Amino acid sequence: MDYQVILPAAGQGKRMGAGKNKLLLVIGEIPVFIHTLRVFENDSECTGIYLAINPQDEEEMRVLLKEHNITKVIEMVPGGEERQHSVYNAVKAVAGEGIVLVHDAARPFISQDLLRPLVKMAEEKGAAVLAVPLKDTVKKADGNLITETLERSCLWAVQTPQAFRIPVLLEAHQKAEVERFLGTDDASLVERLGKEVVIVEGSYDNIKLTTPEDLYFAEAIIKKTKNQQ
Ligand SMILES: Nc1ccn([C@@H]2O[C@H](COP(=O)(O)OP(=O)(O)OP(=O)(O)O)[C@@H](O)[C@H]2O)c(=O)n1
Ligand SMILES: C[C@](O)(CO)[C@H](O)COP(=O)(O)O
Repeated sequence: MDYQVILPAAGQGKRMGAGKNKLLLVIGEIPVFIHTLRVFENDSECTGIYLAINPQDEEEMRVLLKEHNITKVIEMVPGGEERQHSVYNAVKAVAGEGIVLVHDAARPFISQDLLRPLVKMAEEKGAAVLAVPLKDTVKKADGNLITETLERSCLWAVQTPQAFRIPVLLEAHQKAEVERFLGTDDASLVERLGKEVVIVEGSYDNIKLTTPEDLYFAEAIIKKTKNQQ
């Protein structure tokens, strides 16, 4: 089943504290966003790529795309103040009625074997997300005073890609904009339409590079992958 992919790549990387877009950091001799793009470059079922970027990164990114032989046509759209705005700018550019994935460019270790079941589930159910069972106990707190411990068996750490029928994702973003709702993922916007969103089990390797510690894990994942080849 063919699909298109939106890659939000326009963040500031504040929590990484690298002083530059964390997606331009090099891990395993390759920039982070190139690792992510390669997965979709190499997937014959990926028929469209939309990259939401900071305009000031465009020139450097275009040079790196050429240097790393990313040959698929990539439509670059301007990012927005928040991740949701960047994704919305890209959703408005996506053509067609099929399936679109939204995947953080900051998650470079997505594997192709997870894309097939995700796209299939979205095709069947309308919306699907990758997620992994939580390993920590989660509690609510008022300041530093614990107010509630959540039942862990029904909690998931949701990842990306998140997969949707294109018209559903567009409607969800339009509604969120009108109502000035800001969510931390795209599935939450689709849930607000009253639509079902289904979980497909992801991978603990599918980490989002957010803080400096994640770079250690990234190097270990790259080393493990090389040892498996
Ligand atoms: N306005 C934004 C914010 C984030 N993103 C992208 O959304 C993904 C997930 O966001 P996150 O990991 O939070 O990245 P940053 O926003 O850059 O991180 P921070 O919050 O630490 O600044 C990243 O690929 C990031 O580039 C984006 O396209 N536009
Ligand atoms: C979309 C996401 O990756 C799902 O876990 C996450 O919500 C992004 O959060 P961020 O703070 O914008 O990185």
